Amino acid sequence: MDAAPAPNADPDEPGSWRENPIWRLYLTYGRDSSAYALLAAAFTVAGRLFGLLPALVIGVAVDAVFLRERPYSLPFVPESIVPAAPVDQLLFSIGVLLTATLLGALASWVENWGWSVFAQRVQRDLRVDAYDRLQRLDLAYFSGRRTGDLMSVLNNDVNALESFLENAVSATLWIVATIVGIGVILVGLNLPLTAVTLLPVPLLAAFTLLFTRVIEPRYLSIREEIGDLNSRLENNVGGIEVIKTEGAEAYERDRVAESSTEYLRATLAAVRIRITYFPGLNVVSGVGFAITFLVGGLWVLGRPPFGLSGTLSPGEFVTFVIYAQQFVWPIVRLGNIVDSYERAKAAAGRVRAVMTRDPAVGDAPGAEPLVVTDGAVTFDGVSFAYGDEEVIHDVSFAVDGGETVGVVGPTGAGKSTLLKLLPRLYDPDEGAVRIDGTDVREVTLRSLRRSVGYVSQEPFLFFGSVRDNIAYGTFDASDDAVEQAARRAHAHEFIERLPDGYDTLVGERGVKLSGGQRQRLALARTMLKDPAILVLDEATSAVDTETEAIIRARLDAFAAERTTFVIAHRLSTVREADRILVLDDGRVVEDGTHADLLAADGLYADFWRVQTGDLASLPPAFLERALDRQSEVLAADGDEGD
Ligand SMILES: Nc1ncnc2c1ncn2[C@@H]1O[C@H](COP(=O)(O)OP(=O)(O)OP(=O)(O)O)[C@@H](O)[C@H]1O
Repeated sequence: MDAAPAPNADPDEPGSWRENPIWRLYLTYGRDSSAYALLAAAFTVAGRLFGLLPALVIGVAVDAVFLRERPYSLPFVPESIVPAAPVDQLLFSIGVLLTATLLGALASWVENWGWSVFAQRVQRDLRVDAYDRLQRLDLAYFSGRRTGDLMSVLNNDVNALESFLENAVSATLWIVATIVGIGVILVGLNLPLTAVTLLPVPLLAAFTLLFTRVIEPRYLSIREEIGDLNSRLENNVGGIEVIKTEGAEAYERDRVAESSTEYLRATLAAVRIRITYFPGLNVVSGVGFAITFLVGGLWVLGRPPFGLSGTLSPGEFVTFVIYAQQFVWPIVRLGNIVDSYERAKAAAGRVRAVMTRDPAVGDAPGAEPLVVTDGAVTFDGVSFAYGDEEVIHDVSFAVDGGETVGVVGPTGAGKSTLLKLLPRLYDPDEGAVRIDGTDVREVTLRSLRRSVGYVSQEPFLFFGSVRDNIAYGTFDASDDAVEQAARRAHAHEFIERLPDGYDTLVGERGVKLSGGQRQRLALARTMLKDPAILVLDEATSAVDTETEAIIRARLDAFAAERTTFVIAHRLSTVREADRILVLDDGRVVEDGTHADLLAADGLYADFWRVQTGDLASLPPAFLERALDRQSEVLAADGDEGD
């Protein structure tokens, strides 16, 4: 099936009914599956009409067969096929009843099948589209949210729509067919008594409206609590190692209990209202039924109340009583629909909130693919803040194509953040990042990210084979190319020793790899991609110095062919770089070769002393500043925690 159209393809005026998340759902995702819905709708109405037939047939049979008060006549049934003898008429009635039952069962099968297929298809399309939109949102969106909460939107909220999609339209049609069908028959039989039967309807409608108002916020908070609970569970399963090493089981049990209790509270608050509503409906409609029974009964006995006149036969009365009772069901079902509508609206609203969010980082209108000619990189007056916290302040530098640039500085100085601006993982708030003179915001994201390889310190491996992980992003790579990339990243050697070589499963539930092995796979992945510009963000920090030396030797050849940025804490990693940028507190404070920077005797030279063990000659101010910085980082970490 084709991908569903974008949900906000047509701009709607806010606040209109089209903005309602449930309508949007039908308009956007229902379209592709509308054939199933139409078929199901036709059979819903047909099934209901078959279901209404028995009460009418029984009423006619009472009057014509048993009391012999009226001729045997049924709508749409030609009189010529109705037998004359009472016993034959009884058998005929039974034949009609059985036929109606069989056809009703058949219609119900088609109805349920059609609605189920419709609901499942809409859910699938919505989930895929919601996921696709979610993955295109900017990183800032993800870092501000908990994974469990997002999973809850894609799973629980989408699933919560299932019963609504399966039942809502079908139940509405069922109600309309019941009310219209019964209404037409009853009005045909006796108009005043029909009015009596309909007396409680306005009251029920008002009651239902009140219910809607009260329950809506409750359902919304249930959905939020599920999100919270999921986040907690997901976080704990992910952090199980820390929970164990810290002996925090009891603490976590209490936190899970707390989230579960909040969920329980939110659910019970809604349950209290729901379980009051349904019996309330039954009472009102039960009283209505009793009034119909009283008025009709007196009428059959020849004493119609309220100045009513005319006759009401016992058969008509039987039909009335049966229908009056059946009238309760549409109203109860209406309550059910309203209830499930409110629940679905809360869920659809959360899904829609994700889907209508503007990705802060996206393609500019008319963006062209990036063509890297030289690989020159310029940062021009760049400032960037995470929220309100500016971490890069007015940074400018220019790097020639093919240069290898080391980026060093104390922890939290902004090294990673600075270079994440290059593949547009974030966009600067001020200034511009340019490749060969073109602002990276003016080219397509796809081409930019193909041209910039970014290897992070903690690479993520997907569940799959080693080969799949290396070829991730270069999905059409040949086995030879994968192996060659692995050799260049000094990964081939350890991959060969894995139980199934390149076919060994890694990632979640796969063979566990060490941090250094994971880093080498990530390097191989980027080498296979062969980007014009390379960013290595502490990419070899987890391997031992000996292995790093081997990787470096191979990397040097690779780096020589492209512009390369190497972020490193170990200064030996960047010592040979063409140039080294020293970052401190979001600013470039030194810039030069290793020899230049040692001669300048600034921050870099101090770092060098630390790493060569020459602590005695460190200026006392260095340690004081280092301590200050550490406490700032600790304070920032503390703010981020729960
Ligand atoms: N996703 C984020 N949201 C908010 N603040 C962040 C985020 N990532 C980093 N920061 C903050 O931005 C500042 C710079 O962080 P960054 O990771 O760029 O520094 P770094 O120099 O690469 O540090 P390290 O050497 O420890 O990796 C730090 O104060 C950090 O707390």
